[in-house]
Amino acid sequence: MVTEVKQYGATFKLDYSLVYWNSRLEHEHIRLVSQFQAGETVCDMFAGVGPFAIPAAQKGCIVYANDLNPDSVHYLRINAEINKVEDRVSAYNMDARAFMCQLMSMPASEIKAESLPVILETCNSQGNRRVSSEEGSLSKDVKDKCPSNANYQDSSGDSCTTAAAAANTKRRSENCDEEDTSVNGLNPTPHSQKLGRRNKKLRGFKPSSIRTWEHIDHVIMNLPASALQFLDVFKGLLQRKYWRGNLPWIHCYCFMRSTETKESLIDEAETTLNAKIQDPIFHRVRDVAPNKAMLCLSFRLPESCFKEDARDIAVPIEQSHG
Ligand SMILES: C[S@@+](CC[C@H](N)C(=O)[O-])C[C@H]1O[C@@H](n2cnc3c(N)ncnc32)[C@H](O)[C@@H]1O
Repeated sequence: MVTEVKQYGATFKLDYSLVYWNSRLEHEHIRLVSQFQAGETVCDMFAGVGPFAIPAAQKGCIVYANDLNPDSVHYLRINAEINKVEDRVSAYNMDARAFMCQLMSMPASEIKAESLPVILETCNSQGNRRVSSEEGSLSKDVKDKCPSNANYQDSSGDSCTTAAAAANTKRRSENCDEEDTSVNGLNPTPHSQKLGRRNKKLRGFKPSSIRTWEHIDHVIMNLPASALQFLDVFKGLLQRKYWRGNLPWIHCYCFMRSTETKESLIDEAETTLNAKIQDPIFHRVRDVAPNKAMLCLSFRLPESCFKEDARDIAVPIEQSHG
């Protein structure tokens, strides 16, 4: 069942018996990637073996690609190497919600560097958010998104806390003078550190310089049966005080049955996000059955999804009438 397939110049190795692959999505993979610009940061929450991630990286995007299935992540890494984009693809093996929590959390090492007394909130690789401040407490949303009993692993197969991983990474680079390619304290692509592997074009690029909690451009969610339900992860996920530039585009795949309409899908998305979506764009991908179509819903994440820093919210000052 192991085979190699080609899509628009990229080669994908996979085992049909272990991972998801659908050749009918070839046009959709390329349609979406054609909207990305070189240098943009792309997060793929349900990446499979990389049919969005690899072409995006080939185009010059920095890609954080995740899948819950370890076999998918195994072939994703192989495919990044085959296509010589391993330095641009960071592969994760986590639940999609925990993956987004992790990418959007400032790592412990960065927090220590901050001089202001802020609410210290991080998300470790087990998906637990930790808050250490007398004024901070976890919102129910964040607790639900990052369940403490889940066991998540980064793509290197290690399961460790962000702080511990950050400390290890720091120690390693101090002792061995290695390049630090970790993101949020994890080291997602050990393969990329192997000597002599670097694509000439990519030389000098440092994944560690990307601060995903400050900016990402696109999030891909191709799990049509339930991706709309995963939109709850964005409620209060991005922190206004760290964020730079525009909010990300969300590309969420879904099915529309004969009993549903585009309006009812938007309703569901807005209810899950708890925010109004401005100017949604629908693209009909294909008909999967006589009464069932696959659509891509693209929209910019609404401003109201930002998590406000308590200290940034203006408190009305009582006027003195003395
Ligand atoms: C429809 S496939 C899409 C794969 C690829 N993006 C594509 O376009 O061909 C969905 C993928 O989501 C993964 N998946 C399912 N549930 C997940 C979860 N909770 N977190 C992360 N990945 C998940 C599956 O293993 C599968 O590879």
